[in-house]
Amino acid sequence: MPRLKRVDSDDSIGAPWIEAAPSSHQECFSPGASKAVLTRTGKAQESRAAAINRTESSASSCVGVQACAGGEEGPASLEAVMRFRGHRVKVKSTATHVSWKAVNQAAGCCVDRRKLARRVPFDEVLSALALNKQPVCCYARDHSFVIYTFSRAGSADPNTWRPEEYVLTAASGEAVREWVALINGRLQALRDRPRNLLVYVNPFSGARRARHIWERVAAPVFQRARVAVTVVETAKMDHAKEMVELMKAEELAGYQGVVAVGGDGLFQEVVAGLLARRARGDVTAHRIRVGHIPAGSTDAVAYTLHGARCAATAAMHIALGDRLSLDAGRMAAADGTVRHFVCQAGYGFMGDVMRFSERLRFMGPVRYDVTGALQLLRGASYRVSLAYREATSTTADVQQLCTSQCEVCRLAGIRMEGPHGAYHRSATTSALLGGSAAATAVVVNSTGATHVGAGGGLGTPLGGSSPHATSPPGPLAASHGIVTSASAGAVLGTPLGSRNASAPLPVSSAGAAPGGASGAATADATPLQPGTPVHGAHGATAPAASSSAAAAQAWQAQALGMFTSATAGWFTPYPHAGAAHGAPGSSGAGAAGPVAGSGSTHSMSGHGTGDAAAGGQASGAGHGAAGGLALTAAAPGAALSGSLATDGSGVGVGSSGGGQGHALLRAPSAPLSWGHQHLQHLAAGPHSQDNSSGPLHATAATHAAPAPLAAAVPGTAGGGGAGGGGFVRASFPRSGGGGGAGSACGGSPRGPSSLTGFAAAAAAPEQLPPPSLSSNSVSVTATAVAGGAGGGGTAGAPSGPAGAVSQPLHNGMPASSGPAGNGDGGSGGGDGSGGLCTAPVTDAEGWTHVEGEFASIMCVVTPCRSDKSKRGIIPNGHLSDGRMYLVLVSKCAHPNFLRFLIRLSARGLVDRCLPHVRVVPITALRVSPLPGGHYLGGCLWDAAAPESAWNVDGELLHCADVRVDVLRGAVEVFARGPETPASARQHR
Ligand SMILES: Nc1ncnc2c1ncn2[C@@H]1O[C@H](COP(=O)(O)OP(=O)(O)OP(=O)(O)O)[C@@H](O)[C@H]1O
Repeated sequence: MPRLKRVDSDDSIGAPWIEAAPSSHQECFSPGASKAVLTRTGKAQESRAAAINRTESSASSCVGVQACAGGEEGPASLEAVMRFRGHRVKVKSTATHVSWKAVNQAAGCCVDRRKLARRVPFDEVLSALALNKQPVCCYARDHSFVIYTFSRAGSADPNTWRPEEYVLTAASGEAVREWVALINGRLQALRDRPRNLLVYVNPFSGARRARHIWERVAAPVFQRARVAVTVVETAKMDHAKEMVELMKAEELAGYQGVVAVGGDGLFQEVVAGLLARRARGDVTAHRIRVGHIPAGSTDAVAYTLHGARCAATAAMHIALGDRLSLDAGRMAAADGTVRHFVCQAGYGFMGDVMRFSERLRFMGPVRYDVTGALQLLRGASYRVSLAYREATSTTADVQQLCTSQCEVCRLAGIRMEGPHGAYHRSATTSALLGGSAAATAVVVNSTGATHVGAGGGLGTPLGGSSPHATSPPGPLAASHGIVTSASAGAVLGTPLGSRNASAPLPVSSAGAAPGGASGAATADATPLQPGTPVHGAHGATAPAASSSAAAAQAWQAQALGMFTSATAGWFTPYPHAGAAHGAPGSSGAGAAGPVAGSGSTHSMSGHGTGDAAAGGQASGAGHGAAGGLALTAAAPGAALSGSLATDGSGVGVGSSGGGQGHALLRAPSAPLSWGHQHLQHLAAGPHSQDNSSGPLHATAATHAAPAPLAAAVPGTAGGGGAGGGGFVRASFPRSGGGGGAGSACGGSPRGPSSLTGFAAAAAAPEQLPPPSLSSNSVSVTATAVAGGAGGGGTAGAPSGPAGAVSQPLHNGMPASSGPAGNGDGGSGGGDGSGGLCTAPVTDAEGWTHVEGEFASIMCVVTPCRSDKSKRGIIPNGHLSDGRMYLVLVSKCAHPNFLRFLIRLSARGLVDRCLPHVRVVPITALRVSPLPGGHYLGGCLWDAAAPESAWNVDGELLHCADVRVDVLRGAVEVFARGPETPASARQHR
């Protein structure tokens, strides 16, 4: 049976040392909570007071109290001289805060006056209380009162709050009463403060310390804030949900909020109960806020909401009445089960971890680590059919700031004009001032930067023109030559830009044939020098084939060291998709490679994506695909150049010998359906020749001697087999790409970064605009993917005559064309894992359909922070923007899945942060399991379950066939969002 304990506001604990202030607020604020805790505190304080008594003899000496005109709640401002920690301080109260600092003569030379100064906003005060004549703490004397508030742990961790008690000693009992009445009167005006809460405690959460945490940590906070609580211990699974759902409306209306003391599962139960009420039209449920006091195993909800996994902090957020809207995901399974989540739902790895860890509950929270390691070894992947609706690119909804001090919002130029300056505080502040609950939101960035969460859209804040945009060659003009490889899978690249003329040309090889075979080059080791005329070869027939192959191999060996194209084997291709890649545009294995030396360019495509984590870490990846590029016999000394315009278009210009070529990467003005495209990249073969116009094009025009994308040199004809192409990566500076930069780098995911030859202009840091906020915003690095020779016609069936070729972005880019550099060194070039899913198809209703084999599928509706991912799975995810993020991790080898986990844990995910990871903003998702899948050791933990299960915010859902929708602003929570050190400083 549940234990239900009602603690009403008149249930005074009668602590002997506390004398309730004889003010008009006495009854309303009479304390009611854990007597044991207070008693212990009192004893400690008494002993400390006794110690101080020995050293301090003088009592307070107060001078006059000055009051300014005020209304019913007492004077608007008060001033008085009191004693604080034994020193005389001047105390002032204004409409928004109370503050004090040492009076001049009070502090001696050895006293740090700064330590005596405090400024406490009323919306951070729990309460004020007159103290008994008997001192209860070291500084208490006659006529003392205490202000209960908190302090931040420090600028390094502003989100962890410590309870604070400031004891001030006034001149008289009258002055104490006046001050206590004034402070408590101000607090009463805060409309968002809860007065009555329903609390659920799950005694089985985490390490079974929920009851202890409630009694020792949380309850005292509510007692100090004078919040009445009704406590219920849950007795079974879904107990809290049922109670919330079935409670009488009048009873529920008596509460301002429901608090879950436990893990994410308990919080989710409360949310589910409220949403169930709302679904049947109960309006009471709309105004009930939900709080989470972390006492579970993961506590991602509390971590996400407050930026700290700290019960005292969470309790104070609740007691202070913080308010925030939160999106929720709704997962409806085919078997009729419905679950809600506010962090993430995961299938595959996450589901397997949860499924098995449930059997290890006795281990406590460490069970997740153990199970995670086992599942990593198991390396399972599952075949599924996916359909999702991409989130449209919307502009920021400034009414929907996701958090109070969201760094992303701040960078996007969205801020709140509040009484404490131009930043958003909790709604309580404005309520305090008598205004509406929401402060005024303003967009201060005239560049039109969008709110990240709502923005989406490729190329979001492209910003203004870069100096490089219109300076075509500039420092990039001198580029060098090109090369080719005749070996299957080998691709050569020439860096654009400022590479040293004698620098070796990096070569990459990432060709991977279906089934995992890589088109590895096998040549000798003579580095190819810039300008060396090399002909693209076509199978083994081209005259230059062998030499170019040798050269290619040499470069490959040099550039990639041990990571030959076999590295691509890390990324196990998925056969059925691999086949799909090679097909379009291929003209038969080995038969239709680009005509060696003909200079024809078959296709090029590219697009830019970029990402930057909040906080200014810019990263991004741009991609250009050159499918089946013809290799040109670049004349010695051929010059190539490239640039990428900042208006969203990029232009690569190359010239070689007497001819010239250029490639245009053009970003659309309209928002891109980028997630779709990414999947198309994932799926499309490197040489698919679908020339349908897409939102993003790359055009390559060549004359005489083409130099597509200024540096891209394709692989050439190879033997049979489709699959990954090689990669030539051209790097562009972000910001919509100032000067084009050229680089050619290895396709190995672990290709040394030094292989990337950035143009000097591209690297100029001062040219970089503010960091992008979106995970899909701006080009940072462009990758030219040469449709590799890797066989299977990928060597580029000539798709047209030499000359201009226009092709949608997604074509010609192998699925494996991986995210080249992402600005943070996140990944290398292609991974050869192409073909892990089918080509996405979008139906008339806007659903995009994909089939594939994935190691992990996640739906992340908020950033989802936790101990395991402190920045959040999706650091830029917002709390209430009506979208969630679909994270797809393709089937991959163990080391690459480990890389994914490390990335997730260390920095969070952005699209293409790793070659096998896609992040797509969506609003709805359907997942159906398909037969197939791979894992070691059979289905290790549940032989009867060939499919994975869903881990829905820490709760298992065994039916894999689900539909997920986002419920925008589904719940109101007691939170203000994590603070940044900067915003925390503004509080002080
Ligand atoms: N008295 C109870 N006995 C057994 N199970 C309970 C009881 N009360 C709640 N539960 C269930 O326990 C499950 C786990 O609870 P909770 O989420 O609070 O802890 P956790 O799983 O350890 O933490 P986390 O979800 O953060 O990993 C929930 O599904 C909840 O419904």
